[in-house]
This record gives sequence, C-alpha cells and structure tokens, in this order.
Amino acid sequence: MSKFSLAKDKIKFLLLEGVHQSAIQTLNNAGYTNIEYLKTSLAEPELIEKIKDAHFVGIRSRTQLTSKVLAEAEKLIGIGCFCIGTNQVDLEAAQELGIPVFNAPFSNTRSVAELVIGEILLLFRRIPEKNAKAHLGGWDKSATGSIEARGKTLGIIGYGHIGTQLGILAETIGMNVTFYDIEDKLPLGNANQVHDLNEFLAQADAVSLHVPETDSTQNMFGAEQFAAMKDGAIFINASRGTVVDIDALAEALKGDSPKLGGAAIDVFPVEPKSNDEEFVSPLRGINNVILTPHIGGSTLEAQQNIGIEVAGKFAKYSDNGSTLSAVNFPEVSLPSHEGRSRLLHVHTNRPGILTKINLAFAEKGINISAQFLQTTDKIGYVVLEVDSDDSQAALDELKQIEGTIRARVLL
Ligand SMILES: NC(=O)C1=CN([C@@H]2O[C@H](COP(=O)(O)OP(=O)(O)OC[C@H]3O[C@@H](n4cnc5c(N)ncnc54)[C@H](O)[C@@H]3O)[C@@H](O)[C@H]2O)C=CC1
Ligand SMILES: O=C(O)CCC(=O)C(=O)O
Repeated sequence: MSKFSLAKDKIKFLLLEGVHQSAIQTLNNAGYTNIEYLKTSLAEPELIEKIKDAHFVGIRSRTQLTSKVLAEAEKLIGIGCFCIGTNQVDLEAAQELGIPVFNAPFSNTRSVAELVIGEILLLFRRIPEKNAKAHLGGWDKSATGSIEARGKTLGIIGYGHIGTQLGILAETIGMNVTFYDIEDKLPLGNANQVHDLNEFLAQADAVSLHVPETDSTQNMFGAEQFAAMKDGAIFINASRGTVVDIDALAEALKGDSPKLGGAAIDVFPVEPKSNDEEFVSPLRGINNVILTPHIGGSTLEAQQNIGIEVAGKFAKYSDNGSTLSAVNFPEVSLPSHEGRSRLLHVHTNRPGILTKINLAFAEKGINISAQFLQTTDKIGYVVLEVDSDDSQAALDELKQIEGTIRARVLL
C-alpha cells in the first residue's frame, strides 16, 4: 500500500471510559486491530498526550474534548461518543478541524425510560426513605404520603426519543401524560402538549426532564420553576446536570414541609471523573431522594448496542468516507468504491471550491468518475473517485486548493 493511505493496522483507535467490548469486536471484524482501550476517562494533560497519535477517539460522557485538546490531536480524523449526549465535545472546533463526531442517538433511550418509570413508582411510595430506615433497623409501616401512579399526571420536559418512550410506558400503568417541548411534537398515545411551562408545571404530579444540554436548557429549572410545581410533586432529572439549579432543588426538598415530595437525580453539574473520586452534592442525605451515578443508559443491552453502532460508524467512515448521522458534519452515505480510489476533501464552505477542484483535475488530466458533495453552513465535504493510478496526483492537487481543511485518500 502506498505511503499516502494508511494500512488498517496503522490506524489507531483510542477507546476511553470502558466502552463495551462489542466496539472492539466490531472494529476487529472490520480489520482494525490497533486499539488502545482504557477503562477510565483521562484528565486534560494525559488526554492530550494520548490523543496525539490517535486517528479515532471513542469516549462516553466524562471525557472533555475541548478545542485545546483537539488542537493537539494532529492525526485525529473521527470522534465517537458512545452515548447520546455530545455536549462534552467542542463540536464547532471539531467541525472547523474537519473531524466528524458520531454518537448513538437511540441505543440507550429505552434504558433511561425504564429507569425513570421505576423511580416514579418508588418515589410515589416513598420507598427510598422507608428503605433507608429499614437498613438502619427502623420499621415505618405507614401509608402517609404514599400514592398510586394510576390516574396521576406525568409531565415530561423534552418529548424526544426518551420522552416519547417514557410517555408510552407511563400510560400503560394508567398515568396521564403531558409534555412541554420547544418544538410542536406529535403526541403519542393520549399525551397532551402544553405550551405554557407554568401551566404545565401546575398540572404535574411528577416532572421528568429529557432535554439535551444546550444554551437554552442551561439552568432552565430553578427556584421559580420548583415554586410553580404542585406541592408534594416529585422531580426527576436524567438529562444533564447543568439543566437544573442544584441548590434550588436541594432547597425545594429540605425542611419540615418541603415543597417537593421527592426526587431522583442521575446527572449532576459536577460529576466525579472516576469511581474512586468522592461524589459531592448538596442533595446527599435528603429524605426520599434517589441519587444515581449517571447510569440512566448503563444497561448491558444498551452498552453492547452502542459499542456496535458507534464502532460501525468509525469503520464506515474509515473504509468509505460515509458520515451518515454525524452530528457536526455534512452527511454522506456512500457505496463501496471497488476498483477506484476515493478522495475525501473537507473545505471551508465558500463559493467556487468545486470548480477549482474540477479545473485542477482537468489540467492534470485526472478523470473524475464519481463525485458527491454535502455542505453545512461552515464546511463542505466532497468525495471524489478517480482511477487508482491517479490517486497520488489527485491528492496533491486537492491539498493545494485554497480553503482545504483536510484531504485524504482511500485506496
Ligand atoms: N442519564 C443518562 O445516562 C442519559 C442521558 N441522556 C440525556 O438525555 C437527553 C435527551 O435524550 P433524547 O430524548 O434521546 O434526545 P432527543 O433529542 O430525542 O429529544 C430532546 C427533546 O428536547 C427538546 N428540547 C430541546 N430544548 C428544549 C427546551 N429548551 N425546552 C423544552 N424542550 C426542549 C427537543 O425539541 C427534543 O424533543 C440527551 O441529550 C442526553 O443529554 C441520554 C441518554 C442517557
Ligand atoms: O453512558 C454514558 O456514559 C452517558 C450516557 C448519556 O448520558 C448519554 O447517552 O447521553
């Protein structure tokens, strides 16, 4: 193989945070064996050291791929979030460097919805409190404050992949479902969209958050929103810790007659970087509060599927240039390119680039047998196929085009 296209065993994958072994299996099956696998995330200095010679990096929610880290990742061509959230990656910086970011948008959604249903039932029966007392030798046999879920209203904030599944599960146990979303959404089952947040909060016996971390969701839930909830209602957050003002939540749960009846929180503004670090939170020690270590999507089924899905996207991008479902990149789904070389060119999206490529190739007598182009606001991604004998000359031409961010060839 020529020096300008890497052999598969030279393409290095750095997999962090103990992603499922199915990822390794999937990469091995596709012929990729150069894999460094770590069970933990890495703090910035170690991450910068390790990422320097990686072509692909796979992470979950703990690893922070900041613009500073990405600037040091000289060889990086692809990022995989082995989860749904991609807020831990500077997506814009990755885009400007011509690096697609992949995730697994569906694989753990059912796991989160199931956890939340379980938590609603436990909180309505005040099980966390009774369980804690029993472990200390207490015996709190009382119906006070314990209610059935049947006939109660679940309010879902963020009616996407998780929120919709949660709504369906809640209806099967007899709950009424309302939802609040910035988009108009097709209600599933008998769910009802409420457009006014205060009206929505005043109706719900349980409120569950399922929004992504964005500018508009940062601290979207604070003292004002807790005050607008029904007295004694329960509150669940398995979305992102930055969405909720955690001190305001603690206030709403404390005291002799707290505003809220209980809470289940899976995500926190600051989470320990490893299982060895202490978990510090103002919510520790409060009655009828379930605290879980960001495990909403951590089931064997979900993790195995995520491993296969994201590693499969790595392999397709590496083999073919396909970027289908990349979250920050023009999406191109490509057939295999047997018998010809495929060139991948990422460039700043400005008028005339394609013309320049075509002219440069025409001048050198390089025949283009197939061409695909997709763009976003900022970048363009063009995929070209040429005769294999022309691939080195074509790559040299592409690298000289003004506005080029990256160019590589697949033989
Ligand atoms: N705890 C855990 O382990 C897990 C947490 N998550 C988190 O859950 C989030 C949601 O996941 P999906 O349902 O798959 O996402 P999704 O993208 O399918 O749905 C999100 C919904 O939130 C809505 N939304 C966005 N901004 C909003 C706002 N300001 N107010 C109201 N609605 C808003 C969107 O319109 C969309 O309907 C993920 O982004 C991730 O951060 C996901 C999986 C596991
Ligand atoms: O499994 C993880 O590490 C994070 C899960 C999650 O929060 C997500 O999928 O967005």
